[in-house]
Amino acid sequence: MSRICILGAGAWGTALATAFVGQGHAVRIWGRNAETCDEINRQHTNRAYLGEAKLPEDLQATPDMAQAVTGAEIVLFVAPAQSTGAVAASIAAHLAADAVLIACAKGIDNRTGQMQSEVIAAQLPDHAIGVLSGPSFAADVVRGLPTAVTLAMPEQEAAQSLAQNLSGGAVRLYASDDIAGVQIGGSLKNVMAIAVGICRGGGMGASAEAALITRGYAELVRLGVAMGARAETLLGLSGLGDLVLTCSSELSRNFAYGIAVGRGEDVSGLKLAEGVHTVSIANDIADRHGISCPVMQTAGMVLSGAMSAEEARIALMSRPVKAEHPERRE
Ligand SMILES: NC(=O)C1=CN([C@@H]2O[C@H](COP(=O)(O)OP(=O)(O)OC[C@H]3O[C@@H](n4cnc5c(N)ncnc54)[C@H](O)[C@@H]3O)[C@@H](O)[C@H]2O)C=CC1
Ligand SMILES: O=C(CO)COP(=O)(O)O
Repeated sequence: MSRICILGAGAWGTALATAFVGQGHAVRIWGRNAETCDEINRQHTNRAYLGEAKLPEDLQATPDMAQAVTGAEIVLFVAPAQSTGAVAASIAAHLAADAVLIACAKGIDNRTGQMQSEVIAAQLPDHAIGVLSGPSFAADVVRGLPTAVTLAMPEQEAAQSLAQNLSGGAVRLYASDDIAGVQIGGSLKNVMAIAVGICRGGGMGASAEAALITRGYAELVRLGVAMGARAETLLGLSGLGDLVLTCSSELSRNFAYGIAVGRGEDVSGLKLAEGVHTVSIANDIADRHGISCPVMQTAGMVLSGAMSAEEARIALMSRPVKAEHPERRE
């Protein structure tokens, strides 16, 4: 049994907390909204994020950061990716010296270009840091449906031991030592899901969606490897696995966001779609590495309003014809 603190009382933080309580861990959620914490404690629901799903009675939530973090052996960062740095800075005074920190948000810091583990390390440099990512809808996990994700730490043995500790019930963790690869896959697949959603919303057909997923995956691998990922990791749960999930289910907020854009609908009231906040920094990083990423670039232009979905379709279809795997011909 471990003492676990979850930072973020949204869909994913609450779902992970539910799974860990079910495994017998002592879990405390920190949420910035006192009313949400009160609802979790008294009504055992988090309706704004998880509808009527029933949460464990012994799951505790608090808006008091000191109370949530003090004494925790494992701390998971589950607020939106762009807020991870601020959350990390705010826990420093309360954190046990040997606490292990796990990044769970999927996104690249759009100010610095840092991955989530780097954002956390910049604020809390003396801690072991890992990453949890993979195909996992909060709505599935909170209902106890089978889910497999990847847990990466810089040392394989440490990853293995933590994956063992946090696996159980319907959640199965696979260990990896490719901390960069696991979070790059999780960040870039959100952008691809928006692109494929735009294609769905624009009524471009199932063949076009399959082509975009495949060519988007080729980009994800090209850029991911240039950024330090191992190609095999990108073929795993946190890469291809999560790409398949989020590019095919309307439960994905990124996919749903893309669909709305493709239909020309108002997106201002939609839920968190991390890809919207990662797309421009991901394109900047691709430019810096000299990596061609037409799907991601076109998605960025549609999201910024520089191009319509129809113009994006024409731009992608009129690119020069080329070898499918140019790197294999050399
Ligand atoms: N929902 C899901 O199925 C999954 C989500 N994730 C990732 O987990 C991260 C969080 O996602 P969700 O929990 O789904 O989002 P959400 O929108 O359901 O919840 C976000 C939570 O963070 C809080 N929050 C927002 N801004 C904040 C800030 N500046 N400081 C502190 N707290 C803040 C909100 O009040 C809310 O409680 C995202 O990066 C997402 O990609 C990963 C796997 C599955
Ligand atoms: O990352 C997720 C599933 O693995 C959740 O996807 P969305 O953020 O697009 O809802």
